[in-house]
Amino acid sequence: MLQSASRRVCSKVFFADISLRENIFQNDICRKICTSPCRQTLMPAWVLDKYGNNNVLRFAKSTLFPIVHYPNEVIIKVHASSLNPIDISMRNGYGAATLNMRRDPLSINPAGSEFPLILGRDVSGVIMESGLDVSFFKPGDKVWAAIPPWKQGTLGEFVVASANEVSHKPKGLSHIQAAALPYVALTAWSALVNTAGLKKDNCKGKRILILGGSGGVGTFTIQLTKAWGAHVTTTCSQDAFSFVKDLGADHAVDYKTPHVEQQLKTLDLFDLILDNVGGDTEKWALSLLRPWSGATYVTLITPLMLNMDRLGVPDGMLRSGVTVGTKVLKHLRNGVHYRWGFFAPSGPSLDEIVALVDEGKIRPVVEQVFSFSEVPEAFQKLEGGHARGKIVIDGIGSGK
Ligand SMILES: NC(=O)C1=CN([C@@H]2O[C@H](COP(=O)(O)OP(=O)(O)OC[C@H]3O[C@@H](n4cnc5c(N)ncnc54)[C@H](OP(=O)(O)O)[C@@H]3O)[C@@H](O)[C@H]2O)C=CC1
Repeated sequence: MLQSASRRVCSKVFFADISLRENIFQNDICRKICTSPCRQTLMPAWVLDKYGNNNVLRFAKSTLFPIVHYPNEVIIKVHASSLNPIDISMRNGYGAATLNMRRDPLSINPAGSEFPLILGRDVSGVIMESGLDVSFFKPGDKVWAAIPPWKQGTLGEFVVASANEVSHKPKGLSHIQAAALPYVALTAWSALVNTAGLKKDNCKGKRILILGGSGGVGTFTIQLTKAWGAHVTTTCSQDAFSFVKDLGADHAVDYKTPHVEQQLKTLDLFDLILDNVGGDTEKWALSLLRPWSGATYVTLITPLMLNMDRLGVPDGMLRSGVTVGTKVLKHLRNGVHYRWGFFAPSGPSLDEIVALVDEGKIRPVVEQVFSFSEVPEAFQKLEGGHARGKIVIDGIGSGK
């Protein structure tokens, strides 16, 4: 096994087998090698050494090159990445307890800390090296992926992913365009397909309400559900009406106007609601579902991670289980299904999304592109809210 046979301890960190490194060098374009005897390889990345506001983002010219620890992993050279609200939350310490529990011990430094931590979930790039069990990808393949938050992220020149998290990127998209999709697309896919049971064959004519249609998840969900033949209504600010309609929404309702619930009710009841907004929407939005017809409400705003951060993992899970269980039963009595939705990494789901992109049914929505040196400005922009699609980071590793 690669993981046990090829690892050796070198001063403070684990390094992959030197022979594997030689292979990596043969395939690599240009690597800087440090002068220490272990021939540690370095790469530029934006890292956190502690949690906090934007000031904790640090550009490090020389962070450790990621290592393939398992035979099913690949190293991707990152060409573009994009930001998601989870990057802001993680920068602030969200999920620290939970995510650290899931982190591979090999990726945590010997002091037992997750730092230096690299954020960024989306990647569009090129396979540079693959583990011994990987047959589907070879060096040079253009790929895209969303890396789960318990792994090191994509705001660095290279990232390691499991092969089953990766997919060949749509040929018609540039790296910048492709980086705008994986995390939001897989979140929507997981919520709609895995959680709500929606699919191409059962979606036609369904009435779907997307609460929060103008951001990353919303813009993807509008396009996916329209591609599958649904009738789509969304809530957003009035200045985003033409934007969401251009993506396919049949109706847009301004959530800032009074009596939003009444306005939505006049449009008829819904078969599925995806809640990207949270807050007090749950108090009124479930009454918009058609009862006793299998209608489902999926919310992406859940207290699971916050509970685990606050109460510890076992108690946080217990509290969350009780909360969701109580709500499921309460709403079932009214004839509707209530669910929590979560991002789930999946190369096979991305393959299905590639087909939709290739058919021209889904396009990435890029709001603004920042260079690699402007990552703090990109965080600031995302934190300012009012997203109209995605914020993409280009030129990763080039230092520009
Ligand atoms: N559970 C999970 O695993 C995941 C959860 N999420 C969560 O889903 C949410 C959406 O993510 P994402 O699309 O990437 O976020 P974005 O920041 O891209 O978009 C948020 C959008 O919501 C709009 N908005 C804000 N308030 C409201 C409101 N009350 N009603 C309708 N629209 C509103 C904003 O526009 P404006 O302010 O102009 O109205 C903005 O366009 C986030 O809270 C995120 O944390 C995302 C991914 C995974």
